[in-house]
Amino acid sequence: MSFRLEAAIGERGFDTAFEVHDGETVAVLGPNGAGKSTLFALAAGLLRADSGRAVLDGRILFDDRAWVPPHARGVALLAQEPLLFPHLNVVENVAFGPRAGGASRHDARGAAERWLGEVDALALADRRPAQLSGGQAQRVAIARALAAVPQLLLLDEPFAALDVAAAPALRRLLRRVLAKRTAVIITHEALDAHMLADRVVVLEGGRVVEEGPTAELLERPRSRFAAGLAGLNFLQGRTTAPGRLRVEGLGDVFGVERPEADAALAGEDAVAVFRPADVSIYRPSEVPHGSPRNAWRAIVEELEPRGPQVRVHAATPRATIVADLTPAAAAELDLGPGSAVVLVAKAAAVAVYSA
Ligand SMILES: Nc1ncnc2c1ncn2[C@@H]1O[C@H](COP(=O)(O)OP(=O)(O)OP(=O)(O)O)[C@@H](O)[C@H]1O
Repeated sequence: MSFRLEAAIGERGFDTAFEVHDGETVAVLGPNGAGKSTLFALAAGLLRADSGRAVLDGRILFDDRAWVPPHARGVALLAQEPLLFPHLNVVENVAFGPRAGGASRHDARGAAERWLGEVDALALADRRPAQLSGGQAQRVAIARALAAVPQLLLLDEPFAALDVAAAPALRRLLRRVLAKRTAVIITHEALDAHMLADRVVVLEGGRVVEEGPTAELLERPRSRFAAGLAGLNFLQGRTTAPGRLRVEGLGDVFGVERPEADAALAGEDAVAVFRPADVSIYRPSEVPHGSPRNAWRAIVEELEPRGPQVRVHAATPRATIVADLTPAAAAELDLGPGSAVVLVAKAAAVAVYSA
């Protein structure tokens, strides 16, 4: 069931071409207002585009002449909140789709029980939605979406409304359920993308700014947003030589061409990407001799405890750079907001590639 959508909405600055291949799960990432919900609303038939078309499994869902209404699209949308019918019990909620599709009461109930079994929620069949935990309700909502046998499944941040304890079990369930299904998931978590998606599409300002296989994209992000999600530092500039990047406000940044065989040409837009653990912090008077090539003056903005590490956010003239230190090292440096420091990143730990 491949899905393809190209659509523009002037009022929202939305102008996007988007595709999901048969059996593939795509994660849609992007900052607030990027157009993620707009993409879903267009696919589900809750919103009309100014121009464009969408095709699911060879059927036109909309174009400049045709318009298939939401219930006839074969598209199921799972919202952040489970949105179950409060007056129906669990099995009736799940049977609703098959009933609406013309199944007999008996067959619809059978289908509902099968799908509830699929999401390990059969034991909840007789409960009302008000008697379910957040995680249980989301399981039931997934069963209800699947019971409608959608050709395309859209999941809008399915873990957003859950407490952290309930998310891992549901994530594993979705991993099983989404395998071989054509699906799109909106998420703000790198873990979701890694666990659930074959491919990632990054939206910003209503446009696709980056897309690619999940592991590759999160390891070598080309957008600030994807780098942030992957927990990596990210600088943009222009190459001046192989492995060297001129970054406004920071001067030349030295790194290693990645991949080695594909050196960015001089003058090309490129990015330098490095891990917070590969950034060291010094007092300005104590920068080691032998002049490290990447040494940037910065002012500490914030210290953030992260398990056994302290994450230091430090502002350079160009961008905030984050460094992970041990609490002992942070204390030894007497760091606090406003401290003047020098950040050092070894060239060998900085990946440079074309943007
Ligand atoms: N009902 C609406 N009417 C007009 N403009 C809207 C409406 N909803 C959203 N927009 C605009 O459309 C653009 C895309 O918003 P959208 O809600 O699709 O982003 P999003 O990526 O889903 O954001 P978030 O992560 O905050 O949910 C934004 O500029 C937003 O202000």
